[in-house]
Amino acid sequence: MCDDSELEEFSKPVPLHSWPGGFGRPRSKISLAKMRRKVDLNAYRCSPPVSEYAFTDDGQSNASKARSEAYGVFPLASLFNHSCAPNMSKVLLGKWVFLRAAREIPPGEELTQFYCDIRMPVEMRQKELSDLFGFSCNCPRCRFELLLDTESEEFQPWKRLYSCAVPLLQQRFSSELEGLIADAERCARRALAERFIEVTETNDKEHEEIHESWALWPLVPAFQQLAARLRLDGRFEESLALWRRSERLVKSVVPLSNIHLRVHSEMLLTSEADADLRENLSLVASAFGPGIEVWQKLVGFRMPRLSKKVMDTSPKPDLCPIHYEWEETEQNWLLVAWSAAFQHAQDIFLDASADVLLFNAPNAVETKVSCSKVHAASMETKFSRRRRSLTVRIPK
Ligand SMILES: C[S@@+](CC[C@H](N)C(=O)[O-])C[C@H]1O[C@@H](n2cnc3c(N)ncnc32)[C@H](O)[C@@H]1O
Repeated sequence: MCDDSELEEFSKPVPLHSWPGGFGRPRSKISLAKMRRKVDLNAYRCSPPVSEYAFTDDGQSNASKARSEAYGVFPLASLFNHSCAPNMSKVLLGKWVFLRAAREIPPGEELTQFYCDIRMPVEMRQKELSDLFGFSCNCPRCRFELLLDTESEEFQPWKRLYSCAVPLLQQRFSSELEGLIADAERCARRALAERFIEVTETNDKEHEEIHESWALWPLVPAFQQLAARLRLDGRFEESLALWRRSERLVKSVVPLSNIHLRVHSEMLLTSEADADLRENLSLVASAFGPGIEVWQKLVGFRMPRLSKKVMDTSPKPDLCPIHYEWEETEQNWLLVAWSAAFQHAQDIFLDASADVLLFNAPNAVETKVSCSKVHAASMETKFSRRRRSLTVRIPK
């Protein structure tokens, strides 16, 4: 779409008329149809950040619903091609699209993002990419799934769950769901074993694991429904185990993504363990950059209690100031410091080093006072709870 010389210019948002190829420039008139096509091929769908993976009973993706919402054109980001197993994670927030490495990317490997819901079955992905973007996806994952021949009769139990076409799956008893999933898994494993060499083209262990994950990945929505069902039934450990399993599978396609975060959030809902919370936060930091705002926008709203906990770890905006003033007597310098945060003497932190006195307390703004008079050894302090003050006496 554009050459290297133009990249510099596109490191920040640009208006459409500055788009390469003269999009919208008065000099190079383009037809409405052509303009529409440019937007169709390059715009990002700004759908809600956490879209549910769901199919209607006729097996259609609900992506078309989201498509009607809003579009954004990001000239630099739109240079990246699509893969159904991309190596970049993507999130749209406000006016920004964040693309970050989703795993270790060796030099020379093409950077790829995803254009469609990569949780969809291969036929639906292929159709959507062809209809909307005019190409036939030939990524390793599509090649693998097409070779699996999922249209064949033996694949029906797998296919049924893959498309989530079983009506009201979530209202079934967990034992029934467990049976459906076991059947689906059995047939995927059988097909994989029979066609493994043919499908993988290689025989190494790493590919074997990736391909097993790809074969089972389509069952993730069913796993998740069962996990949710088990949680409702009070079978927390089994539910958590299933969330973990589905997380491993999700990772096999996009190691770090908002889909992955969603799975983590569900795990948190099930376990609510601090260790998981920390893991989740560090995951967010590596997926989307430091800070918790992205995570809160993506999933935090679903967990008021945990969101609050996360908020508690961020800097407090309303810290109390520490005030001070000097007084002089015949024999001493008196430094009186006071603050609403001075609740108990033992909570006040006072450090005298070189020519600085440093005050702090929980919920207080750390305050430094320059002072050339300090001899820590000869210093005395007196706390007044009534006045919330600490007086430091420094002999002259
Ligand atoms: C947003 S543009 C991507 C950048 C484009 N390749 C370029 O050089 O300007 C989308 C178009 O790139 C092409 N494309 C993207 N991913 C592709 C893929 N995996 N295989 C073939 N063509 C792809 C298709 O023509 C698609 O309509």
